[in-house]
Amino acid sequence: MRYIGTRGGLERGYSAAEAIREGMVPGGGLFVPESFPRLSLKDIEELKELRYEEISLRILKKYLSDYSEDEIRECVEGAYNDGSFSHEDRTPVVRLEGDLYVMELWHGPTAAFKDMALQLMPRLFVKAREKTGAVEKNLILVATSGDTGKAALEGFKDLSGIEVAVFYPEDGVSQVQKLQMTTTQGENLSVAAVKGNFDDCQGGVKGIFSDDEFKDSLKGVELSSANSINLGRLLPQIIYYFKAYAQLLRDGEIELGERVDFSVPTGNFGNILAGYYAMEMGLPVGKLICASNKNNVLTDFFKDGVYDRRREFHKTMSPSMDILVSSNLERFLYHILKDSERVGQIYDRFAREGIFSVKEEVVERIREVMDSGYTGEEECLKIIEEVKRRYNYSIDTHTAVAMKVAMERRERKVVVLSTASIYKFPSSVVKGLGGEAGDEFQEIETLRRITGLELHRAVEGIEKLPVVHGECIDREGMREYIEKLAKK
Ligand SMILES: N[C@@H](CCOP(=O)(O)O)C(=O)O
Repeated sequence: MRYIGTRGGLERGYSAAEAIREGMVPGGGLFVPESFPRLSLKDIEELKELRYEEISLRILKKYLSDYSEDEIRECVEGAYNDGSFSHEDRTPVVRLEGDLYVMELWHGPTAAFKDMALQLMPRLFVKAREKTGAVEKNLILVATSGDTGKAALEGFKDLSGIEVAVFYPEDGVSQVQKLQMTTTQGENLSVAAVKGNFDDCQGGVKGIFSDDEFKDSLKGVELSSANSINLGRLLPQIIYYFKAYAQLLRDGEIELGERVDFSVPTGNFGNILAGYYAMEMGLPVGKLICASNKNNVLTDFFKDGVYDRRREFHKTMSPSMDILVSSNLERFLYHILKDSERVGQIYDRFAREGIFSVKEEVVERIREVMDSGYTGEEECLKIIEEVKRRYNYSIDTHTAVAMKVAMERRERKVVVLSTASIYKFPSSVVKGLGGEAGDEFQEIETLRRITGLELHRAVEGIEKLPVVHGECIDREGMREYIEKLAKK
């Protein structure tokens, strides 16, 4: 399997290890597989008997053709079978009623779905360094709206030859998310708040990636990314779509070949794109439902084909989705258009004007695989209450966004992706459940009392940990910050 660029210019193709190590295509664009590997229905049926790690191996070996089977096995067993996931199914699917299911993706060490990729990707990255000839130091840049940051810190902690720098929006994450990051100890870890929003953090990182002069100045230090722009983040996320389907088969909830929808809380578009990859690989998916919060730039795009980021940026109670520049949409457009030149033109215009559009026929093609909708703030709270009242089940604010859209659009069996534990957003969830939103850390206790849900170990005692990363910088200060780390 070779990887090419969404904006062209990579005719020779890269191996998976090269693409994972680079993070982004040099010169601009994202790595995409040159074709999609396929699983037959018989292959899919076999998955129902397998452990998560074995399913991972079957999927990943189709993409990581430059990794041996033993290497992939070692990586997936280390990632998912070393005791850091608290559920034996890793990503269990729970039935709420009739056709409505939830896939819990937060049983990993940091209580968010990002663990599903970021427990594995660092292992793939270390092997990529070995395969491609390691430089003295790799500096992994991470822009986060709350979840990726902590998951990356945990995944890359103490790996030799690798340094991590996480940038989060100063006032754009929950208090728990912030403490999760700023209290993480590790010789190779740095975290800085940025005065701005997530798009400023991500824009800053992308700007640095496309600045060859700056990169050359970091002698002996090579930059990469742990965001979903990196292929190594995206591929592991395909696995849990197959796992969900396999579990539904195993539990007799569906017939082999029956189509299932997935409703995905969406920000940077990586999670739902992984679902699209699963679909292209032969997983019987009806529709992927792209659920946005009040920052509904994607929902608007799917309606009329105009992507316009020149709008107010809202801070919401689902902060991980507070994003107006959804990076992985570029990959999706590439797969739909099959035209790297056109993708290049689209993103040139987007960089200049903050807007682009596609023709109605393209929107129609997109609608064949994707549905969309958004959930406002009040509705988000109402859904948290409704789901608790009707099913005695507690969901966080991001899951609530996808739940509401799924309930509205239900056509067939639908699996809502639950991307974070309620304990990451205690005040908002307590508010949804009818309480007074107060001090975030007191609300953790309230939440435990009213939901009866075991406290996630990721947040246990977090308020007592010392803050070890207190720096706050301007977006313009990101380069200087990176230069200092490169010299460390
Ligand atoms: N929602 C993310 C934002 C970054 O997305 P990623 O999937 O590209 O890492 C977060 O919580 O940080």
